Amino acid sequence: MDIINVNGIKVYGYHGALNAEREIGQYFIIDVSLYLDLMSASKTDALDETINYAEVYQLIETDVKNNPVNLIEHLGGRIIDQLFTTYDKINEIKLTVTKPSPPIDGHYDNVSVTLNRKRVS
Ligand SMILES: Nc1nc2c(c(=O)[nH]1)N=C([C@H](O)[C@@H](O)CO)CN2
Repeated sequence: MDIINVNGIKVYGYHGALNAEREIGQYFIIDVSLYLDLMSASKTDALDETINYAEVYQLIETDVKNNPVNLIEHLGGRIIDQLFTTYDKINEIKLTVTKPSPPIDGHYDNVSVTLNRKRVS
């Protein structure tokens, strides 16, 4: 199984369980790995034999910018559902949503959740 990775997608959004997060917003970072067969693309050099990662970036940026939710788990699940629906070639997805600076007191680098999903045929 081959992998397309798009790493470090940084988008300003308004997701969070606190009112302040909905009002002020913050940056979110998305890392996504798409598991699919890239044999044909590797042989044919044809863009339509793979998934255009520029389109993947745009789908994720648009989703994170809009329709705020409480949990980064829910945000990640919503993105995954869109990716599976949009691209039939994808067999599995690993996606991490990171909040670099959540409004939580303490000393830590960041918070994140990682979701691993297989296509349910
Ligand atoms: N597992 C999670 N825990 C928490 C989340 C979340 O999205 N997933 N979110 C929050 C708040 O929005 C936090 O960022 C600010 O208090 C708390 N815990």
